[in-house]
Amino acid sequence: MAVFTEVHFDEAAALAARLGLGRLLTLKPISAGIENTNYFASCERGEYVLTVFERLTAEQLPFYLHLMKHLAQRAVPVPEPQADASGEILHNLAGKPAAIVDRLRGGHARAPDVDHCEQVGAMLARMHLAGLDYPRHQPNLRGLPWWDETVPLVHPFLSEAERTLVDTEQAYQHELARGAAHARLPRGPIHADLFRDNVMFETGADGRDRLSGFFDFYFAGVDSFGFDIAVCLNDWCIDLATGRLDEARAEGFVAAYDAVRPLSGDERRLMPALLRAAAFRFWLSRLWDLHLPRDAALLTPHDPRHFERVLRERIARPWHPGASLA
Ligand SMILES: Nc1ncnc2c1ncn2[C@@H]1O[C@H](COP(=O)(O)OP(=O)(O)O)[C@@H](O)[C@H]1O
Ligand SMILES: N[C@@H](CCOP(=O)(O)O)C(=O)O
Repeated sequence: MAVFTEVHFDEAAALAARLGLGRLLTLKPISAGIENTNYFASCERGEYVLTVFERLTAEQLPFYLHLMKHLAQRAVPVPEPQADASGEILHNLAGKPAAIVDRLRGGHARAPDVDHCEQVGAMLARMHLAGLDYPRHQPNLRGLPWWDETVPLVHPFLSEAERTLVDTEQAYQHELARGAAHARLPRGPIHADLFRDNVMFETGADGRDRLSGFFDFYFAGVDSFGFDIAVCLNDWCIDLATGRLDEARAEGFVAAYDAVRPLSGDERRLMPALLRAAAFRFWLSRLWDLHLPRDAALLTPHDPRHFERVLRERIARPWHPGASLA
C-alpha cells in the first residue's frame, strides 16, 4: 500500500471545502500505486482522488496538472484538477504539494484483448494530437539523462549478467539517440507510463468494455510519440509470463493509433529500438525502487525481473508494426 504521507480527515475536508466540493464524506487510502500518496475522497459534490506528491516539486507539477486540464478541455478523458476560487489547481497538504482531481469511473482491464488495445491505441493518438498545442515544456524526467544517473546507483546490486545487459543497452540507447532518424521522430507531451493500471474501462449493458479515461500523468513529459507507443505495447500487448509481444494485440494497437495519427516511416523503422528503450526505462526504475527504496507506510515494489525478461525478448525478437501482416 502506498501511503507515504498520512493525511488527516480535517485537513482534507478543509481543502475540499475551499475547492467548492462540499462536505468531505469519506477519505480512503488507495493501496495501489508506488509514486504518490493517493486517497479516494467522497464529497457532497462528487467523487475525487486526492494526491499528495512525494517526489515531484511545486515547480514541476504545473506541467502535469495543466496538461490534464488542457487534455480534458479537448475531450480526452482524463481527470480534471479542481481549482480554488482564484483558479489555483496546485494545493498544499501536510507541507507537501497536493491536488484533487475527478475520480474516473470503471476499472482496469487486467487481461486486455484486441478490442481494449485498439481503444487505447486510438485514444493515445488523440491524446498526442490534442497535446500538440500545449504551451508548457518539461522533458521526460525518466529519459536518457536519468538512465545515466541511475545506472551507477543500481550497479552494485546487480549480478554480472544483469550488469552486462544494463551496460550494453545503455550504450545502444546512446547510439540510437545520436542518430538522425531519432532526431526526426515526432514529439510532444507524452504520458510515458500508460500501463494497464493507468487506464479505466467501464463495462456497458452490452458487455463491452469502453475506455473511460487515462490517468496518472505524473511521469508525463515531452518526448517522442514512438516511445509512448512502445511503453504501451510493452504492457498492453504482451504475454506477462514470458514478456513476448502478442502480435494480434500489437498490430491492433498500432493500426488503431495509425488511423488517427499516421506513423512516420522513422517511427515504424525505429519501433524495435523504442521497444527496447521502453523496457530498459522500466527495468531501471524498478531496480532503483527495489534497491534504493524510500520510506513508506507499506510499499510493494514491482518486480524488476519482468522488464529484464521483456528487454531480452525485444533484443532477441525485434518487432516492426505491419511485419506480421505482410
Ligand atoms: N483519477 C482517478 N480516478 C479513479 N481512480 C484513480 C484515479 N487516480 C488514481 N486512482 C486509483 O488509484 C490507484 C493508484 O494511483 P496511481 O496514480 O497509479 O498511483 P501512483 O501515482 O502512486 O503510481 C490507481 O490504480 C487507481 O485505482
Ligand atoms: N508503471 C511503472 C510504475 C509506476 O507506477 P504507477 O503505479 O504510477 O503506474 C512500473 O510498472 O514499473
